[in-house]
Amino acid sequence: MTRTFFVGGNWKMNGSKDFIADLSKSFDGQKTDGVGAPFVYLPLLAGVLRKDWSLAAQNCYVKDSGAYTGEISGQMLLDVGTKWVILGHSERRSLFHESDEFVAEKTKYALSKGLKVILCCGELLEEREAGQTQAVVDRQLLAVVKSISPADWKNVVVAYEPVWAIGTGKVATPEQAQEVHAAIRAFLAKNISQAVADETRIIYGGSVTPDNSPVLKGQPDVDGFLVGGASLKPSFLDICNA
Ligand SMILES: O=C[C@H](O)COP(=O)(O)O
Repeated sequence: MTRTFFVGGNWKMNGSKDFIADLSKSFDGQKTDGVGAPFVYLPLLAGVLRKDWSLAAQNCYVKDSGAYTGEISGQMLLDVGTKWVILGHSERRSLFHESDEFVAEKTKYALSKGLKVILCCGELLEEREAGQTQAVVDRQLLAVVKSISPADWKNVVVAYEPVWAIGTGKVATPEQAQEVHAAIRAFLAKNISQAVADETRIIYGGSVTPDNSPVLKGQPDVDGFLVGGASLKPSFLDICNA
């Protein structure tokens, strides 16, 4: 069983046309896996990035079209050349009150359209301190397990992102990341199948940098990274190539 290492960038609500022009020059000819950009820049990026780069959106709604003011459908993402969507990011869960069930509904919808999903999960600092890390992650994942079929998991990458490590500079230790990733894999084996557990990539997100990525990458259950702030810098390529 081989899991191909996966490195995605999540720009969050950052970027501009000038930024994209500069970045595309520094990334020219280089290979990364994917970039998660704001909706409005996806068509522009589709035009300037290497064709073997995957574009990701950072959210989508659960309908193809209709009276849903302000929403973007999975169908629209496909229409502008986007193959991936990040769902369940902690910022969506906390700032926009997305429930586990809504994230699961979005995941089911996106997969049904043919999008691949980076499914985020992770605990708050107080949940970790209360010894609830695994219970929280299991609860977030269980909603999705109930909503999609075992076969769907081949198009899902699980991103474990401890909320206390996101944008804080306080990266999880390799041991902390490995412990949760191994537990997520055991959860997938128990609740879906050993094959899904073996084949699903579980990537880590939270203050990943070129400096800390090599040691995190050395953990057996860390199959890649979802990179926020550091994906906005040319040195993102150092993480991709680590
Ligand atoms: O999706 C990415 C994560 O939220 C990590 O963000 P960060 O690398 O800025 O901590």
